[in-house]
Amino acid sequence: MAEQDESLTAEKALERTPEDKNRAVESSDAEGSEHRSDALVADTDDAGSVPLLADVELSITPAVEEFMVQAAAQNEAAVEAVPEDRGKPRSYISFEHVSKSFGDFHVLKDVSFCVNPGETLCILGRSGVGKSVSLQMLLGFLKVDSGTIRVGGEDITHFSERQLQEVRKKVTMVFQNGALFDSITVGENVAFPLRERKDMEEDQMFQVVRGLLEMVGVAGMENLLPSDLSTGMKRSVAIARALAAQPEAVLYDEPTTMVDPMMAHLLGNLIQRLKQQLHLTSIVVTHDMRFAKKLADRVVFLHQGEVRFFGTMPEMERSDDPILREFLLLDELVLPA
Ligand SMILES: Nc1ncnc2c1ncn2[C@@H]1O[C@H](COP(=O)(O)OP(=O)(O)OP(=O)(O)O)[C@@H](O)[C@H]1O
Repeated sequence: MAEQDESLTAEKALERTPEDKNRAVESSDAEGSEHRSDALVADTDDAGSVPLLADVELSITPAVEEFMVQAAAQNEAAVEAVPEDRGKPRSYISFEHVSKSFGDFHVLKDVSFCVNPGETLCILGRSGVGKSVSLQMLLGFLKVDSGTIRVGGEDITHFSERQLQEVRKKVTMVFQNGALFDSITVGENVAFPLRERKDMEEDQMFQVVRGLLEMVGVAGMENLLPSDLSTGMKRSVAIARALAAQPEAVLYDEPTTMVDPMMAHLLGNLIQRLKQQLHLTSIVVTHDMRFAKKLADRVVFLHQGEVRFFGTMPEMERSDDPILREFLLLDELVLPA
């Protein structure tokens, strides 16, 4: 893994410092179970290092910690299992010469990029360039016309629906609208992947659900229905549900759009914490350049169906490609610093 040397182990990352514990105690004394997520509104630069469990009530921390450490261990094992390619570790996800058309409209033309284990890739580009189509092909909801898509070293391009269902357990998507089940409570939505495992006691499941909701900043909402929540809260719950599935990779489709700036900031900080502390492999489709700068190890910029740029954000910012310069300039005009 590229970042392994400097990475914290999952256990270390999830550890609570004495200050965190005090804060949780003060918070729970003062506000009962509805403790405000001060960690999530921390200064942006520091937000990624605030321990993920800092907001989880002390009494349920062990259950959540055990669950997250188990998830991280499975993730590391899955990464180890990815076969090497000529002596080099293989990417966790790769698109190799992928093309896709709808009728005469060529959405993607010979597109190649990859995501290493534990890396966050941001897919950038103007509206309609095929960012969401790429995610849908990765999950097998759309078929490629030509080319190869690999997940965990396996060529999934021609997988059957049954095989794709297994891929979707490893790679989960956080949809813009959350894609929650409307008729069941928030808690049951998050419990859904836990029930499917069939190896958890009801009590343990309840604690993990509560802890995950506290972790993503929507504490105490387990008995509400999704329709009671704002768009941003639904997205937070969708992230909690994605984590409940103990995925190897998470795909985020426009996580900060259609929410107010404060919620976008909270979601951004949360995703940054997951990236830095759990080292989940992630792909983030976004228009939000500040968000991409904060999160991306590498970016792929799509333009007129082709990969115009694939590299790090600083490399993109240094590029003298006029198309990239125009995109960056427009972003500065739309989003003044
Ligand atoms: N199932 C489909 N059938 C026909 N055309 C489709 C289908 N899905 C997507 N498209 C078209 O493919 C193009 C790329 O769509 P996509 O949703 O990937 O864009 P995007 O880059 O994610 O844009 P945005 O940022 O606006 O969401 C669009 O022109 C869209 O209309």
